Amino acid sequence: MAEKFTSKVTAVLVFETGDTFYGQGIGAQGAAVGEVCFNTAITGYQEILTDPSYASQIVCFTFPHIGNTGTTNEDEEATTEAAKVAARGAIFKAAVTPASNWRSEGELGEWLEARNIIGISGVDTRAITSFIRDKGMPKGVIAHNVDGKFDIPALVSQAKDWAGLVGADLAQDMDQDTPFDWREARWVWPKGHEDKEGVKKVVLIDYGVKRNILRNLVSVGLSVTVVPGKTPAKDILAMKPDGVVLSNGPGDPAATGKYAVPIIKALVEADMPMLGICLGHQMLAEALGGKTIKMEQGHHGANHPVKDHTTGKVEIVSMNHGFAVDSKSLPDSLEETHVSLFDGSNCGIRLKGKPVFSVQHHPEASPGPQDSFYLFERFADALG
Ligand SMILES: NC(=O)CC[C@H](N)C(=O)O
Repeated sequence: MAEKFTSKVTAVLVFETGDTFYGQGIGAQGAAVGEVCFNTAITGYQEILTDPSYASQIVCFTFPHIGNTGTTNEDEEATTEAAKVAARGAIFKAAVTPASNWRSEGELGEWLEARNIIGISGVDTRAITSFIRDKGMPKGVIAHNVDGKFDIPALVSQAKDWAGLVGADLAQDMDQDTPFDWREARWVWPKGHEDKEGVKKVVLIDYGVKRNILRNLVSVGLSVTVVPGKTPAKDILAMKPDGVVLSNGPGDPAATGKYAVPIIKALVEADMPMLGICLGHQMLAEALGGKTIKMEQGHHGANHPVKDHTTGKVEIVSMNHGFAVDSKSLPDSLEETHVSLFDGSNCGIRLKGKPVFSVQHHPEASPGPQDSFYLFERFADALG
């Protein structure tokens, strides 16, 4: 046990700029390269680290105490957002203390190790967050070695040489390879939707979907079939769905959009009602004539205020994105429905006169507040 609290250096975080942070390793050993971002959520570390949208990213938790309530396996399905592991690394301020919670079934360190995620603790996460705020999200390498020996110049080169997220189509590695049906609802049924039967049928195009999106769709009475990201539009239309959902996912929307946008365009032209979430939102915007841009700091957290212009209401939402739709690029056929009250960036669009809309944030939360659940209801209602 004493080993856990030793201050011996067993891990490093190295930025492409050469900035180096020494700390104590936790989880898997080895070295992983990725884009370093910060997340301000104070709970939900299992959901965050398994969110496929974090592929090729290293998550710095701004909340200082992470992992102290351990991990749950009993509801692994509920706390794991996808079958494939997403984040490459995790950065913590305080050392992860032994798990203490009545629901805990394991230590975070073991959980990280089982998923091949490298962790570091004992680093100044405020300094890392300030760095990202001032200079943008850097490419970095996180390395963990119990012998404590690191070749820093080699790690800096590894960070510099990595191509980065711009231009990266990561969705093709994170979607499921074959279609499947999803019938599981949320564990606690949302009010007014208790035990709804799946009457309307939707097809979800998978770019690395979070399971809680599927559960929420089922919870508003939809039966869901998930298809791989490259499924041709004619195959989707042949399934005769009542609507199509475009999932979240990792990487650059412009890169994945090369094959996804023509499919989305064909579905819009076929008058399919559509809901896009995060990467799905970004690519719907591209399909309808908008453009996406890389953000400096990105939005990653569970406390972001967003205004829905269609109702005038403000919702507190879960966010995880490093790219955004450029509101200036939106053609007249689109209405900007949602904006971030942090920086005014675009958070939602609607195709005028059609049941086709999307949001940048995460109405499924997981983790985060459930203010935006109404978007699933809005979509179900739009299907008639
Ligand atoms: N959560 C998501 O779908 C993220 C979308 C995209 N990869 C981004 O970072 O902006």
